[in-house]
Amino acid sequence: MAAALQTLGGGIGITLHWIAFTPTIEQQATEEQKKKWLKLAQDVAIVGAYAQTEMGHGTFVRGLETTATYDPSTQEFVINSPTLTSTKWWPGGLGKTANHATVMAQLYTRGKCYGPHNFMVQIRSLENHQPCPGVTLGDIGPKMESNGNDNGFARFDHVRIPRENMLMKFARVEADGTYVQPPSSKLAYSNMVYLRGTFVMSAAQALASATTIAVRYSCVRRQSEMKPGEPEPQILEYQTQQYKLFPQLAAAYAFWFASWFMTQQHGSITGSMEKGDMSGLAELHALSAGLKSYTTAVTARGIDVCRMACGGHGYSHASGLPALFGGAAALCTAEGENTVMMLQTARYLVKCFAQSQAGKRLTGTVAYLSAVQPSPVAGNRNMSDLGTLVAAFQHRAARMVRHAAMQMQGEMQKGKAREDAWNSCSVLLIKAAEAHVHSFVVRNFAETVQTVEVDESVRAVLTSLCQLYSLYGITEHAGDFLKDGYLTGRDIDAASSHLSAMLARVRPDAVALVDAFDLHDKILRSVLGRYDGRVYEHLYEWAKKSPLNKSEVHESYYKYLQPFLKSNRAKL
Ligand SMILES: CCCCCCCC/C=C\CCCCCCCCCCC/C=C/C(=O)SCCNC(=O)CCNC(=O)[C@H](O)C(C)(C)COP(=O)(O)OP(=O)(O)OC[C@H]1O[C@@H](n2cnc3c(N)ncnc32)[C@H](O)[C@@H]1OP(=O)(O)O
Ligand SMILES: Cc1cc2nc3c(=O)[nH]c(=O)nc-3n(C[C@H](O)[C@H](O)[C@H](O)COP(=O)(O)OP(=O)(O)OC[C@H]3O[C@@H](n4cnc5c(N)ncnc54)[C@H](O)[C@@H]3O)c2cc1C
Repeated sequence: MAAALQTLGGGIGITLHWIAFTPTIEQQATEEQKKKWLKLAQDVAIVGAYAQTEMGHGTFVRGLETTATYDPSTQEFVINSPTLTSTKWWPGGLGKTANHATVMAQLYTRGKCYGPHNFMVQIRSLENHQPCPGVTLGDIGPKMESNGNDNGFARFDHVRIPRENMLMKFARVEADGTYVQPPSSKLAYSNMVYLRGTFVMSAAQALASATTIAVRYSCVRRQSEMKPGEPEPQILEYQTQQYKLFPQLAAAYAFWFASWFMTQQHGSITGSMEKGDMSGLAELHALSAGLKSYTTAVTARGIDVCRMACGGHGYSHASGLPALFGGAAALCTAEGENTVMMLQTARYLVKCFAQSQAGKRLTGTVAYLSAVQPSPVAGNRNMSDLGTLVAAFQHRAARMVRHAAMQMQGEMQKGKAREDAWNSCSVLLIKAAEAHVHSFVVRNFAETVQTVEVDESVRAVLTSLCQLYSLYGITEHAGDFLKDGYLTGRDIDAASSHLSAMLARVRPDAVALVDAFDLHDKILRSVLGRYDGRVYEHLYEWAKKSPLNKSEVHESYYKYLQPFLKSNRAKL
């Protein structure tokens, strides 16, 4: 039942129950509270939404306006939407599906505000699904995609909930209204860190889906003449088609491996945090924010490249690519808008750079910032060697982080306030953070292909894919590598020719590489990407089912076209 609900379209959305509401209980509720709500959520005996974003605030969580005011006389919190812009807006499932929500609200007790905290609020009756007293609910209307999901709105008119409905694993309010501080104020944000981490796998899966569709279709589709008089070739024989698709295919594998690292990091750092060691939280936040931003942005662009590579049929919903693009586009905004997330990573990098300047040896994903020499030693580099490629990406990132941080220091030395200096360098900061994440993805890809337990013939294919991904990144951002002479023009030319060689080397394995994602036709939902390759027959069957084909002459003819034609003919 739960799985069926999860896939149902038609105005109900239970995705957020699984990926946000239930994990929030797991991560933010006490053991007592888990006994009360977790099993109900896991068994879908209640359906929940994660209600944080408001009409007026999504990014700036500290600016949320919904209030939760503690009343010690009744030991209750009063949940209220004081303004129109405080209306909860966007949460998946909030409009028509959910009967509970974790509501992020500014906590007030004894007249003082302690910032955003999560509260469990029942929003609909379990008997007749009507909104609870004081709760106004609705759907926010059609969106770019995912219109099967009821992203909704909610308003609270002094709704009273028991004190025990504040999720109190980290912070809590005692019966007399005393607020007890959490080990870190950012622990209230921990479920966002978790969800951003899962977006890396969503991006990988979305790009894997799109490249599966486009590569398979590019083997079915024959078009034009490569040589006069010869049969029309598969469009995947064109180097330009390979240049469009294979870097996206390589990125899908790169992001899939990055999501493995993200999952492992999240588990290990949250494990330490359970024992009171918060030292890894900053790195986890920076990594999840940067990877989410980078992988979803590359994925959205990559899906559109795949769509265009399929010509007209790519633009049809029969291909499945417009829906994938719409979903991936959502990932760029949801769970932390990409620019804002990349700026969070930049904030961490600037901090680490300053520590490195002060002599601290950096560790983890920023260790390379300490190791990389500022003065490059140019020379004929072996541009097909993975170690050389990884070092190039790390040098580029270190140079850009140093440049952005020094620019900011320079602005402050001219007398600018830190915040103004930050804002006037934020484009440089974003580019530096992107370079940092890019270097992490390349290094992780290289380390994974060298260590993953596979047959040596498979390792050889994965190594070619990693070289292709890295060489594509260098040629696409050549200026960054040339800027301080770390790479020379000859190196970039060598990278380009190696890239062409990699396109040809990956071609024979392209179909096997997408089949390896093992995405069933039912998941792909694409006529172009069918496993059996019978595209044209099924495209025709798909079109015949279009609602417009229910009648031979559509009613619009009689309503509009016929009178219009008649009146035009009468004027002749
Ligand atoms: C095999 C299967 C195949 C499947 C095939 C198909 C594949 C799939 C196909 C398609 C995929 C797509 C499908 C469609 C999906 C559509 C989307 C569905 C899901 C949508 C779910 C979305 C949910 C949401 O959006 S929930 C709401 C999310 N909202 C946010 O994320 C808000 C973002 N804002 C913030 O997090 C914060 O406001 C902030 C971080 C921007 C600023 O916070 P602030 O307190 O102001 O902090 P700041 O002053 O900047 O920094 C202070 C210090 O705090 C540190 N810090 C900040 N945040 C954190 C944190 N989370 N953890 C730790 N530390 C943090 C910060 O670093 C500073 O530290 P410093 O030491 O002082 O520097
Ligand atoms: C499909 C979908 C599903 C969603 N599901 C949920 C859900 O289930 N629960 C939930 O609570 N929310 C949900 N959201 C809301 C989502 O979390 C927010 O839309 C997201 O956090 C972005 O916030 P915003 O809309 O306020 O954008 P804004 O922050 O207003 O972004 C507008 C522009 O302002 C820029 N900007 C903002 N702050 C800064 C800054 N400090 N520096 C530089 N630029 C800045 C941004 O980069 C962006 O270009 C969903 C959204 C979508 C699209």
